[in-house]
Amino acid sequence: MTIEKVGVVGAGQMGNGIAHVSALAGYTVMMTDISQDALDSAIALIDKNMTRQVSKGAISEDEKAAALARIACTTTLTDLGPCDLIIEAATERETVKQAIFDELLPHIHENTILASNTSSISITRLASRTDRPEKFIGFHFMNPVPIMQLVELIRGIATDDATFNACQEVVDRLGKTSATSEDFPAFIVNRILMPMINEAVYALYEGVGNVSSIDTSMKLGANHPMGPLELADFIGLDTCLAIMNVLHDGLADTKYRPCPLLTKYVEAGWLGRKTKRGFYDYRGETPVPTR
Ligand SMILES: CC(=O)CC(=O)SCCNC(=O)CCNC(=O)[C@H](O)C(C)(C)COP(=O)(O)OP(=O)(O)OC[C@H]1O[C@@H](n2cnc3c(N)ncnc32)[C@H](O)[C@@H]1OP(=O)(O)O
Ligand SMILES: NC(=O)C1=CN([C@@H]2O[C@H](COP(=O)(O)OP(=O)(O)OC[C@H]3O[C@@H](n4cnc5c(N)ncnc54)[C@H](OP(=O)(O)O)[C@@H]3O)[C@@H](O)[C@H]2O)C=CC1
Repeated sequence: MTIEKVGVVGAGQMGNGIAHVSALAGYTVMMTDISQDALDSAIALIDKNMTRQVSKGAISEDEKAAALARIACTTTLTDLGPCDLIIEAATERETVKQAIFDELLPHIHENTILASNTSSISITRLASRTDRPEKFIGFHFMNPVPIMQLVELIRGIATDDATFNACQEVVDRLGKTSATSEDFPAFIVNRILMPMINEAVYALYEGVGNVSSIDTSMKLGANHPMGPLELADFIGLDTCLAIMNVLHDGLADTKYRPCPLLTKYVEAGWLGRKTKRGFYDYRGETPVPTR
């Protein structure tokens, strides 16, 4: 099937990036969120990120203008009805995602492919609640979407070849590279990355190091572009905790126990960059460690 219209559900940090790269690749994009403010902020951020690409010569002014013109926004989920591929990128909570697919189903055409950008939740389980498990897939972008090369493609138990191949073509057209993961908790990237981040929080919790020493150690000692606590703030501590809970529940192994300090930050509403406070405080000119 040919994909021309892409729907994006959720206009947070991932949704805006998915809309950005899809529009630049020539797709018509309809982005939805429950919040008009989130949609307005997403469009402003896409504009800013594309302007940066223009200033670096990566795209032209005309390409930017054409891409922005291809993105429409709506707070009415069912406006995504005519889309060929719908990528859900809402909050990492299974009930939220299920409710979105439940509401969408009566309004989409029979060939529409449903995809979730979930970081960890079972694709097979999300798919099983829909009328089209064979046309359901995990389409997992990395953050920041315009920069990161990888998309993980996750087949649920019923995902058919036509769906997988159509999504592989989308990945190619976006100029990205796919890696295929089997459908097990948190797939490949987060199965490996998130326990490392959780361990960094344990190192902080147990006083092995403070925020600066832990991040400096991993940046300069392991050549990571960001320290694990800086990266956790960048991803969102709510998302990190949600992924650890999926690993812990799904694999029933205490090695995935979320660090109580991570839980405490989330309970405080200190979710990282998006709330301006996490392991660093972002309210001033430069980030200041909170421990
Ligand atoms: C949780 C999940 O489910 C899965 C995940 O996504 S896990 C997270 C995966 N992501 C990572 O691990 C990111 C690790 N960090 C990095 O790679 C780098 O720190 C970074 C690319 C984010 C920033 O790199 P940097 O060298 O520190 O900064 P900077 O030089 O300003 O930026 C590098 C490029 O990224 C762009 N960039 C930075 N932040 C950006 C953002 N939020 N959105 C879009 N573009 C961004 C910059 O414009 C710049 O572009 P060019 O290469 O075209 O010049
Ligand atoms: N952050 C990351 O690094 C990565 C995240 N992901 C995954 O992408 C998804 C989104 O994450 P991210 O962008 O970081 O999260 P954000 O919190 O930045 O954005 C989520 C957005 O979804 C909105 N939303 C919540 N419920 C609904 C709904 N019913 N309908 C439409 N929109 C809704 C939220 O609105 P409101 O704020 O009003 O609740 C918010 O604007 C998650 O599944 C996450 O696991 C995947 C790769 C990397």
